[in-house]
Amino acid sequence: MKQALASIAALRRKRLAWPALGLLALLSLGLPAAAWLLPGAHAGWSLAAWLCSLGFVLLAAHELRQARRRVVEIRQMLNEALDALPASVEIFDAQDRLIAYNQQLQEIYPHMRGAFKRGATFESLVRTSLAQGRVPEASGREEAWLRERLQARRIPREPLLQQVHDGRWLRIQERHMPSGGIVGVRTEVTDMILEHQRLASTDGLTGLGNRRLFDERLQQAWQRSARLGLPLACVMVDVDHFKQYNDHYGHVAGDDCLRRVAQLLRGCVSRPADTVCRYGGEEFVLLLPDCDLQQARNVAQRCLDELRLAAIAHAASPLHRNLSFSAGVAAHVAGPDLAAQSLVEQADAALYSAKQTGRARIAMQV
Ligand SMILES: Nc1nc2c(ncn2[C@@H]2O[C@H](COP(=O)(O)OP(=O)(O)OP(=O)(O)O)[C@@H](O)[C@H]2O)c(=O)[nH]1
Repeated sequence: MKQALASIAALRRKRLAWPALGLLALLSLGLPAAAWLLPGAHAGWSLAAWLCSLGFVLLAAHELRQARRRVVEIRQMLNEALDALPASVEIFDAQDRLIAYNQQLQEIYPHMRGAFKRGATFESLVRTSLAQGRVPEASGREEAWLRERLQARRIPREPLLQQVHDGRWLRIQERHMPSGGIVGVRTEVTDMILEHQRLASTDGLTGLGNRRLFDERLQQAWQRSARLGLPLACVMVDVDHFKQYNDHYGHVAGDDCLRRVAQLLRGCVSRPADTVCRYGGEEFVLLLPDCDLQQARNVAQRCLDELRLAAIAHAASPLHRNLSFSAGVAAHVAGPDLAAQSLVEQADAALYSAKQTGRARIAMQV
């Protein structure tokens, strides 16, 4: 029976099961009937053969129905298993036609809901996304981008990263199956990417933003200043005689000192849009949106006052017995004839002037 079932299944695959069964039925019914009609045939034997053949045909039809039901059950189980996975999955056959996918895929791409259909080609799905302008990196060169994407899909390679409409990040892995099909798995990696971005823009020693973050924020704040016509201020802060501090207390104590200064500076700004970064070495920078020169001066003064109150010992300082720093302040409303970097340069020039005129003080832009 097993063999019969296997043969039926094989025939089904080739879409030959029903024609074969029809032929069998014809022979089973026709031959006994012919025997019945032949002169001299024993009517009892012919009837028995006819009934046996009929029984076989009914049994085979039953087995076929069972096999079909089993196929439906297995497909349903496969779909349930795909939906239970913590990733979105799509399976394409050797002709790159979609043969299975899960709920998660539809949730990630809600705009594609109508396009995900069994039999849809990968190319048609990508074209739907392109037509809706959902692939920013393809903008302006959609056809060329599509060709590259389809070509790359044929070669096993590193996973892709993609950011979707709601800001989530996905890692897309496409695995080739021995049958020639492709399984695409999308895993959410938003936390990992955000952590990576945070680390890339954080100063390892102090936990403040680093120079890279400052440069990014400066550009954003400068554009905002130009758009709204509001001033943007920059305060450069540099610890005085820090070389002597290191020489006297050692580098590890120097690191601790920089961490304390960082914490103190962070405590001196209150608005969420304010940014405090380590600019490099013992130099820090405050970026203060919607803040004019006088307000920025007040913030710088607060920083100096707080440091004085903190009374961090600096026995080797030629100035005082406690740590001090100097600050340079600049503020501007962004305009077409002024680059963002010039704000920093002016604050830096003011800082230089504060150093030149005795340290432990604030100097304003000239
Ligand atoms: N401990 C420690 N020291 C650092 C770090 N980055 C820079 N420095 C030290 O900071 C010191 C800066 O020295 P200078 O540029 O001469 O400045 P200064 O001694 O503060 O003198 P003025 O700025 O002119 O008041 C150097 O000795 C650097 O080694 C750091 O991450 N940790």
